[in-house]
Amino acid sequence: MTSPIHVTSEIGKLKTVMLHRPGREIENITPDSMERLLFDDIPYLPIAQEEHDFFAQTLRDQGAEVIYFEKLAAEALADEKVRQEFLNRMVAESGYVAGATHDALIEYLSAMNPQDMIDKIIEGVRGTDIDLKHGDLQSVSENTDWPFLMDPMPNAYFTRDPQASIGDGISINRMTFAARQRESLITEYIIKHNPRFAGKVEVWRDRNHTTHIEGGDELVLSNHVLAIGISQRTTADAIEDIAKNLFKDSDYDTVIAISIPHNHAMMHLDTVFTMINYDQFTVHPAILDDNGQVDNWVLHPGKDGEIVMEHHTDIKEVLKKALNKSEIDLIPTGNADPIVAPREQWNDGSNTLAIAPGEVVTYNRNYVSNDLLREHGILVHEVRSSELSRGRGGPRCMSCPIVREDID
Ligand SMILES: NC(=O)NCCC[C@H](N)C(=O)O
Repeated sequence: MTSPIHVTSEIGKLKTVMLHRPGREIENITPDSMERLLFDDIPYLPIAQEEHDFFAQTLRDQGAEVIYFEKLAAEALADEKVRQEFLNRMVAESGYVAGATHDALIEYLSAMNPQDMIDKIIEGVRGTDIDLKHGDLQSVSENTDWPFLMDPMPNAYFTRDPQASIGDGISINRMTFAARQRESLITEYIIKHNPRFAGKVEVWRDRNHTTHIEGGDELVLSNHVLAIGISQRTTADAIEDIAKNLFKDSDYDTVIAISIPHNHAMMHLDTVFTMINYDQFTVHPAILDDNGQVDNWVLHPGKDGEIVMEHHTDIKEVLKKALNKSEIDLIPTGNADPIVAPREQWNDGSNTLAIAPGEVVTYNRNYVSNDLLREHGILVHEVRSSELSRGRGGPRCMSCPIVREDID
C-alpha cells in the first residue's frame, strides 16, 4: 500500500505540507507565562495570521498542497468513541485524571463539535470558561491564581517539531518541555484515525518514551541518510533508539548526529543548519570552531541490531562521504559577520525551508543571509515576519513536509 507520507530528502519539490494557522492560543500568552511557553514576546495575532496566510499562499503558488493540523485533527476525531478516548487522554496529560475539574472539563469539551473542541484545546481553557460549582477538595486546592485549567498551545504553528516525516513513515515525538508535549498526542490521533493516514503509515518511534526528540532536529538528507541534532531538545539515547528502529525496518543506514549548543536561541539543529540544495547548506558560524569543525558521530547498523559509531569533526568531509558529493558549500548565516550572524540567526535566518533543489522560503527580515544565498545561486522566496518570529521559529519550523518528489 502506498504511504500518504513520502519524504526522502530536505530539498525534493514540496508537494504536500502540514501547517497550523496561529489562533487565539497566541493571545493566551502572558508576560508571566512567556518563558514557560517558550516565547520571547507576545505576537500581535491579526498580523501573525496575515503573515502565516502569506506563507501558506507562497507555498501554494509553488505547487504545494497545504493541509492544516487542526483540520486533520478534527477529521480524525469524527468518531464519538475515538473523540472520548482522545479527550480523556488530553485532559489527563493536562493534569486532571479524576475529580470535579476533570469531569467538568470533559463535560465542557464533549459538548463541542470536533473542530471547536480541538480549536479550544489548542487555544487553552480558562477557569472562567467552565462553572466549577461542584468543587471538591482537589479542585479547591488547584492552582487558582493561574487563569488556565488547560494551558494554551501557542507553539502549535511550529508543525515541524511534534513529528517528522522520514521516508514513508513518521516519528511521533516525545517532546522536551511540558508546554509542547501535548501537541504530539494530537499527531498520534491524526496518524491513527485520520482517513488520509489511518493504517498506512509506519511509526519509526512513538511518543511513549521518557527520552525526547523533536522534528527540528531531524533532517532527511537523502533516501538513506539522516542528520539529527544533539540539542536542548533531543537526547543521544533517543537518537540511538530511532536509529536502531530505522536501521532495522527502513532503507536508512546512516545517521549523522551533530552536537550543537544547548540553548533557547539554537534549540534545534534546523535553527543553525539546513539543507537547501544537492550540495549546499546554511550554517550558523557559531556552531563551528575556528577550523570549521563540529563534533559529530556517524551511526551505522552493526551486528545483531547493534549500532556502530564513529566520531568526526570535519562535517564537510562527513557530508561529502555520506551524500557522495565532491564538494559541499556551507553558506554562513549573516555572511559570518559577528554582529549580523547572531542577529539573523535569532530571527531564524538559518531556518530556511527548501521547496525544491536550490529554491527556498526565508523570512524577509534576514536580508544579509538572503542576499548571500542569492550570490550562491539559490532562488529565495521571502515571506514577511514581524510577528511570527517572536515565537523563535522560521519557515522550516512552521512546516511539516508530508510529500516531496524524489531527487535523482
Ligand atoms: N524547528 C524549530 O526550530 N522550531 C521552533 C520552535 C520554537 C518554539 N517556541 C520552541 O521553543 O519549541
